[in-house]
Amino acid sequence: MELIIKELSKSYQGQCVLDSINLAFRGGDVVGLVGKNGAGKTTFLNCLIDLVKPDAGDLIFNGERLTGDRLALKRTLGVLSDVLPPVPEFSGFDYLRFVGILHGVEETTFQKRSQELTAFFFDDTGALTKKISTYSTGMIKKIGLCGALLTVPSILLLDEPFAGLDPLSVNQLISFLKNYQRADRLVIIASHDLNYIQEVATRLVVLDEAVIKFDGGLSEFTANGTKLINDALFDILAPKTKTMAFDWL
Ligand SMILES: Nc1ncnc2c1ncn2[C@@H]1O[C@H](COP(=O)(O)OP(=O)(O)OP(=O)(O)O)[C@@H](O)[C@H]1O
Repeated sequence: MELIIKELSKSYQGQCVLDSINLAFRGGDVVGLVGKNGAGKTTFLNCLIDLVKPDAGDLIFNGERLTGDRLALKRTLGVLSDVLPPVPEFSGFDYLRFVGILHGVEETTFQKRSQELTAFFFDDTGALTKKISTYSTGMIKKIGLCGALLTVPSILLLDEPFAGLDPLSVNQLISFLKNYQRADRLVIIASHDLNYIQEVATRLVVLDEAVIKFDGGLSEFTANGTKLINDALFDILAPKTKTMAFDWL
């Protein structure tokens, strides 16, 4: 499985967010997509899932340039995104059923996967009969994750999956993701939680000022573990030193 992004560009009202991005993803990659607030990570993921229309660029999926509705790619996707939150009027279980029907998941398979996923991610599966509008932030994230995973997607795109999860739930998710990696599956995780990214990612992509500042293996990024992942990122992003001159503090 191969997904190639060629010369992808996107601007909003004259502000260039993605400037001729070139990336080649392959099955087996677990990619940590990192960068400052506003760097363009969500925009990049939304271009892949066809929620944002790029100004230029091509997606090439398994050797074929994608045009039109891009169904060949969409059928392989599992997505966790704040832009596509689980439908609040549905109960958790009905939301999973909705995802299952959309993707044509057969009933026995649906029952098995939905029960096992929810038992894994939720402490109290009784919540699944309640409306998502009554869920906490972490519960919404968990039902979104269950929905993204229900189809066992070949391409799993997770936008800030760890944000809002308690530490125990993060551990569950990390162990799940470690087990999810396969030679025919691609996982892309946009996140600010570098320590969690370090536990699951095999490859790191740093997006900054509309371009890719780093694309390589995690061990290369941390100089074979001799650098802390945070320090390695600071080196690349070269943060400006800001003085704390608040005379009212
Ligand atoms: N619909 C939009 N209209 C105008 N500008 C937008 C829109 N969506 C995103 N932007 C701008 O594009 C830039 C990149 O936003 P994006 O959400 O992709 O960043 P991000 O890296 O995901 O940020 P964060 O880490 O804060 O989630 C920001 O400057 C943002 O204001």
